[in-house]
Amino acid sequence: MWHPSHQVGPTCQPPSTGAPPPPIEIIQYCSLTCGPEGLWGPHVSESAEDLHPAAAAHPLHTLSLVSPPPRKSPKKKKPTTASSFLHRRRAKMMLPRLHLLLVVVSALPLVSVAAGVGGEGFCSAEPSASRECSGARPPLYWKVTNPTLAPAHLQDLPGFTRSVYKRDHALITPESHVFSPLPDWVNTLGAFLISPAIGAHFTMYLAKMHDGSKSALPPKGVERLIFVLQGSILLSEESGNTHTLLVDSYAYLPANMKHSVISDEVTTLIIFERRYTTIEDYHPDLIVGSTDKQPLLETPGEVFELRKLLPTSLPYDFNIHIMDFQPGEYLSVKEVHYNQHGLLLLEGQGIYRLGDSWYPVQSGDTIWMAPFVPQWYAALGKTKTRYLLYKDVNRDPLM
Ligand SMILES: NC(=O)N[C@H](N)C(=O)O
Repeated sequence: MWHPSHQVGPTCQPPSTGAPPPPIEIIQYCSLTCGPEGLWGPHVSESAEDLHPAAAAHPLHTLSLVSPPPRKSPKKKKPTTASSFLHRRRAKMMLPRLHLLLVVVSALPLVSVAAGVGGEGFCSAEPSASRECSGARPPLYWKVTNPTLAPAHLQDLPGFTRSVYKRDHALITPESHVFSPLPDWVNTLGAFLISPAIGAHFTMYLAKMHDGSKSALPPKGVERLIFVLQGSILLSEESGNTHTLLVDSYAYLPANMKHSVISDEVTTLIIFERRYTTIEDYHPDLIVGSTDKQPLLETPGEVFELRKLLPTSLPYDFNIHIMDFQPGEYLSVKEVHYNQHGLLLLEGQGIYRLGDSWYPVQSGDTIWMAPFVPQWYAALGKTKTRYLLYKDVNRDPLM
């Protein structure tokens, strides 16, 4: 692949022509190194028809064709004829175009790498191979004028994270996850993404299980909801009843209900727990279900699709909403409410507004929203957004 570094460096020179060539010829020599056939022609080509078929098929590489052929012995000056005058004039007019082309080729090498245009044997090597061509490093400060902006690269930037922690909200992105053994669980690693330490009244954590992993019970008086993100689990009740839960299925365990979860494959769970707020005479039941079995609910004034994983009745003091947005859809209400949220983006990309901040978000991201934080979402990816949302419900805020 042609590389800007080809334009510099003393070793990017023709082996036998003696005097250093002008820059335009340096590119030609580099092209020679990169291409098996010396694709340039002996003259400037204005149309693809004049070119070697392989070059015509790869317009970027035809740029190397603009160089003149290797110099032979100095030519005698021919007397000016009408046609030679026109020819030279045409050549002069070409020069600015050549410069323009060179600027373009300087700006596009990485694009052409990404597009794979050089995949047929010439100029298709990685930049490291280009050193063979130039034997030189990129020009000093090259990164300043060619900064790395691709999101994939930003993740590798030392110290870079999209995670944010503020008084009334937090964005926790996957590169920030820290796993450690979950207390009393067997062979299970957990990453607490939200906990009372942040200001929430619930916990939200990832649990990674594998062959031989086993759960522990939550503290006394604490209810639990388990949602399977990857793999599968076997849930056993005290009575001996068992339930196999696959991806997209879930179980709600009322406080103090004895149970165990085991796994015999690589499994990731997202788990919500909170201290149950009792109301006299109401007792929640064990619930086992899957998202796709839950009916779509009315969302007056909104366009997103809504499912709820738990019954909306009084025994349940929280619910988990599954919200789907098609690309371009957004919340119509710029919400501010007393409820708190723990959100996991399951699919898609978009912009989440939290307070005065606007965050690009994508699947795998977790958001904590404190009560009353202004919140709004727009789905902007090419595919639908689905997120899972903890929301405390059915209790008077004075309780
Ligand atoms: N941020 C949200 O998506 N909020 C939900 N619409 C909700 O509070 O129900």
